Amino acid sequence: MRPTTTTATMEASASWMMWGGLNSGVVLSLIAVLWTVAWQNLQHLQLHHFFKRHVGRHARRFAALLDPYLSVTVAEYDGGGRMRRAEAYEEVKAYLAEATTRDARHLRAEGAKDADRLVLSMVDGEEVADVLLPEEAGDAAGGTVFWWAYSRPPPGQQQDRRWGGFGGGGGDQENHRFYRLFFLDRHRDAVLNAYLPRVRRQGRAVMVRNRRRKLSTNISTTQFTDGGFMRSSWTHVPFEHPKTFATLAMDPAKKKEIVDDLDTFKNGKNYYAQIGKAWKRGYLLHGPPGTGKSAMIAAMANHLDYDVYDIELTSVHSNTELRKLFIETTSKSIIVIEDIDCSLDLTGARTKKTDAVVDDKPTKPDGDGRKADTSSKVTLSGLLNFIDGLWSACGGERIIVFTTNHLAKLDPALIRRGRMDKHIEMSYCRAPAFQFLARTYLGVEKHELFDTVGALLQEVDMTPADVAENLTPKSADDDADSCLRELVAALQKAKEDKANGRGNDQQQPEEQDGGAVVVAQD
Ligand SMILES: Nc1ncnc2c1ncn2[C@@H]1O[C@H](COP(=O)(O)OP(=O)(O)OP(=O)(O)O)[C@@H](O)[C@H]1O
Ligand SMILES: [Mg+2]
Repeated sequence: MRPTTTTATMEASASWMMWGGLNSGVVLSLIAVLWTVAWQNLQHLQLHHFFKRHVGRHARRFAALLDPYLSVTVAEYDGGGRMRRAEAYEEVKAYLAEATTRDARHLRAEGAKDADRLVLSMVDGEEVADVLLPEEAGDAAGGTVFWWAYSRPPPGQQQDRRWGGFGGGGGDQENHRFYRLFFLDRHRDAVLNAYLPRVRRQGRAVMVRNRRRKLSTNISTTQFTDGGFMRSSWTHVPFEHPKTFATLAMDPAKKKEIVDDLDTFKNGKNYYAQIGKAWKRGYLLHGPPGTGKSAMIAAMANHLDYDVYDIELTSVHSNTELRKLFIETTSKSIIVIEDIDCSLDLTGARTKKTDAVVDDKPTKPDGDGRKADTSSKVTLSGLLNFIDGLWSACGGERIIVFTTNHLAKLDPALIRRGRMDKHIEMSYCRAPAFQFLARTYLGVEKHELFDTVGALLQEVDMTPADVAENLTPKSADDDADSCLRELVAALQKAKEDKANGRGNDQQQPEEQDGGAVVVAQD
């Protein structure tokens, strides 16, 4: 076993390995303990500055004799920010979970992507060994054993750099953990150039494999993680929506265009870096209710294998809170704001007013003392900053999707290209989309009623949601024939209602080419 994390025992064990004799081991253990005590007292008396200057070199040599191990600490939160776990920490955790849990004696378990599996990780105080093979190191350091320890700083020393602290303030610091790698000085290069990069690389691969996709919404919670209790702005559940592009009714050419656009984005890391643009893309889905906007978002998330963050804007109280929410999102995610026109006072008619309000002040009560605006204090400028300000560059690989039933009501500043790069109109069901739904819902490619339905759908605006509902069998006796007849009856009724002036009052779609979706080019 590698020496334990307490200095004295570690030094004693190291000496044992070096001199190999029981007596010398005991003597050196004693020296180590005395040295530690003396050093701590010197520190207390502030005399260590004197020692550092005058005998520091000799002291370091002596210490190296007693403790030949160097260490690298991977802290849960790095100096870059306290709001998000350090990536390196997550990667080391994932790597160790897979590479070394065979050796660990005490483990903790979390649910994995596959419902029957568990992802294991080390518990506090546990240590494991790992090996760098000769071919990986490319030199004599190969085959070397390294030691990993998982722990947390002793109480009161969370800010100490020895424990991976960064000296600043921070409320939740008590619970921050760290992984620490121990190795010998002669393996320094192998550790830094071969071993640690390999750990991070493999850790990332394990994270992708074990990743359970999440659907998060902005309800703040206190969660228990292996780092203790954490306050998060998001609450999440596993994302298990079955909608895919294969079951989304739309014109095949348009579908391909959207899928290609998503693929290009996903593989575009280098391209975005090359053109100096944050790696993000905005989609605006607009169209009447029931035309598949939410279904499209689920299909996008499933296609890209991304998490979904669904922001309920009316619960966001300020621009600052919106920014915080954004910072706490992870990469490979779709950030969704549904019904943007209903969530905020951002509509075209009030552009001037909203644009002028750029601070986070709460809305003043009106004459009766009631609040004039009880929704959100997020302003247009706050939202624009959220989409394309400096903050949007943090992390990368994010898609932002807005949906609306009323495109005309939106402020042009919000939906201009560059912010909302792709505008996709979702519209009423026409013949091609109907045939797709018939195939998906009833398994029929052809039917004598197809022409009748197709003709009626030219005259009547029916959403894919309504067509799909009519095509869904309601009892064991229902078959393709009865479902199609039911659809024809529903369409004929809608046609009569329209003729009698009782048509639906939904937004009329722009004339389009027979599919449920029209895509606007960049
Ligand atoms: N083009 C489509 N292809 C397949 N199913 C669809 C399509 N459009 C709608 N649906 C189905 O209809 C139902 C409602 O669709 P969805 O919730 O996506 O509509 P929406 O446009 O988001 O409506 P709203 O504006 O009210 O939010 C879903 O069950 C969805 O699967
Ligand atoms: Mg919807």
